[in-house]
Amino acid sequence: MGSVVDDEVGEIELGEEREREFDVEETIFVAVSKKVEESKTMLFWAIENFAGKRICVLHVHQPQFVAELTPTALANFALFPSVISVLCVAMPNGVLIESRFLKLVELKSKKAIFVCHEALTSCNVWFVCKGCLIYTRGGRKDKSDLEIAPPLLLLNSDMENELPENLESESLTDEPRFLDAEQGVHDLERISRSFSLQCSSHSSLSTDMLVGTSMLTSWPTHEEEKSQGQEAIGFYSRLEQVIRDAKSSKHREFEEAKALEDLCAKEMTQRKEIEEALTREKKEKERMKNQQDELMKELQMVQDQKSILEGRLEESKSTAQELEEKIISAVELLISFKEKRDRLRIEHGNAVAEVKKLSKLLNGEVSSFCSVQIPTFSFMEINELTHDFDPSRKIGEGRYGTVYRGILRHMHVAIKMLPSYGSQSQSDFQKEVEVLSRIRHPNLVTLIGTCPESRSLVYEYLKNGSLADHLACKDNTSPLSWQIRTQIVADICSALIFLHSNKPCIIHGNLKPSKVLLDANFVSKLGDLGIFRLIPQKEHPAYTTKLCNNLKGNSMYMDPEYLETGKLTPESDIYSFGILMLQILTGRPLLSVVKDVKCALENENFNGVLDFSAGDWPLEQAKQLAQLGLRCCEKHPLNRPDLVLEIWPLLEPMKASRVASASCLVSKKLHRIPSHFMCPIYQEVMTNPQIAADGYTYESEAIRGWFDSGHDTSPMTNLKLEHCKLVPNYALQNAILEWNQQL
Ligand SMILES: Nc1ncnc2c1ncn2[C@@H]1O[C@H](COP(=O)(O)OP(=O)(O)OP(=O)(O)O)[C@@H](O)[C@H]1O
Repeated sequence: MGSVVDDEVGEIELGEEREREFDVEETIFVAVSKKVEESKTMLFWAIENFAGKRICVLHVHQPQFVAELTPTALANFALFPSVISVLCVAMPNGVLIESRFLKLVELKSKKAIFVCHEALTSCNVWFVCKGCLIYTRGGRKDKSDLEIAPPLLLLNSDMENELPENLESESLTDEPRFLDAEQGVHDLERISRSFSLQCSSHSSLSTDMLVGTSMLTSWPTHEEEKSQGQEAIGFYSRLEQVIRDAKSSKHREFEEAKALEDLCAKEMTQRKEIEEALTREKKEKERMKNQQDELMKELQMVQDQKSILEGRLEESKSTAQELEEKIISAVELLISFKEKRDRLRIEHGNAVAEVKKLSKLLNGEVSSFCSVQIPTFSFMEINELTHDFDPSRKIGEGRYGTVYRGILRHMHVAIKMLPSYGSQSQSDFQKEVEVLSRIRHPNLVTLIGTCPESRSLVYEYLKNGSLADHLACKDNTSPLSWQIRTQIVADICSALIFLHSNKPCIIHGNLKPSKVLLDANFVSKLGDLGIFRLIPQKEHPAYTTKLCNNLKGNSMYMDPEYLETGKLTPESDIYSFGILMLQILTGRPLLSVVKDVKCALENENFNGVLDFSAGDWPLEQAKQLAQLGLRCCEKHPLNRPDLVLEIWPLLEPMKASRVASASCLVSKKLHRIPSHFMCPIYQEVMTNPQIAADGYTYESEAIRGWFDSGHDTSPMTNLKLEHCKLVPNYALQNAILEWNQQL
C-alpha cells in the first residue's frame, strides 16, 4: 500500500465508486505529503473514511509535521475508538508502496510522471493532490522487482512484523475493538524504538534504504540523502520526545482519569449517601406526616374539648355571677341582720335592765304581798280546825304526811301536815310555799295558806275526793260515767300543759289517781304540786322508809327512764298520764293494764278491756284514748306523744261534747253542775252571785268575808283589785234558778 502526495500532480477526479472501493477490509492507509496542512487533512480524511482500520502516515519532506501532528493529533485520534495505531515516518523520497481504489485522471506534474515511470513496477503508487487521491498506479509482482525492492519495503516488512499481535488479530476479527490511547502510545513507542535502533545501529541499512530508493528513483544525491537521514534521525528523536510527551500526557490523563474515577466513586458514595439521606428524609417526612396527622387529630380533640370547656366556663361564669349576686344579697341581708341584731341587743339589754329593775320592785312587792296575801295560820288555828287532829277529820295519809279536813274562815279546807324541816329552814320553806301559791289553774288544787310553825299546807278542799277512790268505788261510790272520765283526762292534760309551759318548767313528778281530786261538780284538779321542793326526803329516814315501802305500788306510774336515771323530765309526767288514761278506760289493775290494753287492741277485742260501768263508751273515741295512752307508755321518752301537738287536739273535742251529754246522766248526784254556777271560794252553787273588780263572780257572803279578812286582791288572780265594790250578777242568778228548777 502506498500513496504519494503532490500538489503538482494536477487535477483529479474522484470516481463515484471511491467510497464503495474504500469499503474493503484489511486496508492500511499511508498518507504522505510535503505540506503539513495537507497531511493533516489527509490524515483526518483517512480516519474518517477508514474507520476500524489500521492507519499509517508516512511523511516525506517535512519531519517537523510529526511534531506538530502530535500530541494533538494523537489526542484527536484517541477520540476515534476505531483507530488502532498511527505511525508517522519521514521518508526522503515519498515512494509509496501500494495504491488501490481510485480512478485517475491524467497526470500533469513532472514529479508525478517521473515517479510513475521510474517506480518499480511492483509498486502501487497513489497520487494525492490537495488532500485528494487523484491517481493510482498498480504494481506488478515479479522476481526482479522483489529482488531490488528498496529498503523501505524491508522496513515496511519489519514494521509489519513489529506491529503488535493484537493489532494483527484485531484486523482479522469482524467485531470492532476499542483500543485505548495508552496502548497506542505503547505501540508507537515500540515501533519508534525499532526505527531508532535501525537508524542508529545500522547506518548502513539506512544508507541501503536510501540507496535502494535512489536506485529506484536515481533521485536524490548522496548529500541530500545524508541530510535526509539526519533529518530522519532528528525526526525520530522528536518522535520519541512526542511519545514521551504523549506518555506523560497520558499519565496525567490517567492520573486525571483516576482522580475522576475517585471523584466519581466519591460522587457515587456521596450520591449513595444522599440517596440514603433522601430515603431517611423520606421516612422522616413520612413519620412527620403521620405525626402531623396524629397531632392534627389531637388538635381537633383539643379544640373540641376547648369548645366544651369554653361552654362550661361560660356556664361557670354565669353561675359564679349568680352566686356573686346571691353572696352580695346575702351579705346585704347579713349586714341588715347584724344591724337588727345590734338593735335587738340594745333593746334586750334595756329590757333586761328593766326586768331587773321591775323584778327588784316585784320581789319587794311580792314579799310584802305574800306576807299579806298568802295567809299564814298559827299552829293553834290548825289545831283548832282539825279539832286537835281528830282522826275523824283525817281524810287520807300519804308518804309525805297526813291530810285532814276542816273549815277555815268559812272555807272548807284540806290541811296536809308535812314532816319536820330537816336541813330546810323555815324561811326557805316559806319561800317555796309562796312560789307554789302563785301557780294557779282551774285544774290545779289551790294552795290557800300555810302554817310554817307546823309545816302544814292548807289547800282548798275537794268534796268528791280522789279519782283513786272512785275507780275503786270506795265507800260504795258510784262508778264515774265515761263522760266524767273523759273530762278528767282532758282536765289533767290541760293542767300538765300549763305546768310544763311554765318558765321554768314545772314537773309534777307524782301523777297518779290519788293526786286527781274531784270537786263537788266532778271537776278534776291536780293536787300535791311541787311537794318535792318542800320535803328533804333523803334527810328523813322515817319518810325514806315509807318511800321505799310505797314505791313498789307507785313505781308502776313512774317513768322507767326516771327510775333508771333519777332525772325527772316532762316526758315522765306523760308516761304517768298514759297509765292514768288506761286505768280510767279499763279500771284494770295497775300491774297488767298496759299489757291488757295492748293485747285487746291487737286482737280487736277492745270491748273486753273497757270499763262498761262507766256506761256505753263511744267505741272509736275510747280506742283513740287507749291508743294514745299506750303511746304515752312507750319506754323511750322520745317515742311518747307531745301534749300540745298530739294529745290535746284529740282531747279538746271530747271535752266540748261532754257538757252536751251531761244531761243524760241518770244520777242527780253525778249530774254536771255548770262550773260558772259555782262560787270559786265556796265551791258551791251560788245563790247570790256578785261580780267583783277582777270580773269573776263570787257568792256574796264568800267575797265579802274575803274582803273583811283584809284582802284587797282577787282570790282568782292574786292581783290587786282596783276597788272592793260588788255588782250583782242577775243573769247568772236567773240561770242558776232555772237550772235548779230543772233538777
Ligand atoms: N285537797 C283535798 N281535798 C280532798 N281530799 C284530799 C285533798 N288532799 C288530799 N286528799 C285526800 O287525802 C288522801 C291522801 O293524799 P296524799 O296526797 O297525802 O297521799 P297519797 O297521794 O295517797 O300518797 P302519796 O302522797 O304518798 O303518794 C288522798 O287520797 C285524798 O283522798
